[in-house]
Amino acid sequence: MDNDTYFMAVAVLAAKWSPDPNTKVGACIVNPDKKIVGIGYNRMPNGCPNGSLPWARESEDPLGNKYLYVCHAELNAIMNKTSADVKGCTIYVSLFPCNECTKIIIQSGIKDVIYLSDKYKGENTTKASKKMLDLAEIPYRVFLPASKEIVIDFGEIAPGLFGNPPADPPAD
Ligand SMILES: O=c1[nH]c(=O)n([C@H]2C[C@H](O)[C@@H](COP(=O)(O)O)O2)cc1CO
Ligand SMILES: [Zn+2]
Repeated sequence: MDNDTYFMAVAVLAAKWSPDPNTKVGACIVNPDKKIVGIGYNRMPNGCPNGSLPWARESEDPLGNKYLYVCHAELNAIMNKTSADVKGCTIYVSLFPCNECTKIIIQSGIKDVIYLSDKYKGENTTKASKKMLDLAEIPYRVFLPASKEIVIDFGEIAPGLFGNPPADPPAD
């Protein structure tokens, strides 16, 4: 597996933990030594219990929309960093960063962005992101997977857990 596939797969796996019922986003920050220094996914702020804030996208209640509260995957990945800073790092994101995340990415010193989906490319938030990244000379490129899916096969590591006894060692 090549580096991009591995790190994007980590971002996509992180996204699976998101409680957002509509769009689950994951981010994985990698330093120049190819070590992961931050992972994040979109979720409500720490300390806000599940269910205490809304996941609605369009509510008549002005305080009833998730957008006021949700912490984006990129913000969480940067805040969760295990290194002193993320200068010179690459961020792998499952969705093109919004303008607010882009500001944080730029200010944090991240040097490039690799994304999977650009489903909001028509939105002004995404256009503003690209404008800022272009001005700041931070390259962004799409990750084109070699296959639609990769499989994590627990049974390959521990076949005995799934009713398949490990193969006999070869006879002498
Ligand atoms: O850069 C991003 N990072 C990120 O975590 N998100 C999150 C915020 C929301 O929880 C969700 C988008 O929700 P929706 O597709 O329903 O509008 O994705 C959204 C973006 C860009 O839109
Ligand atoms: Zn964002």
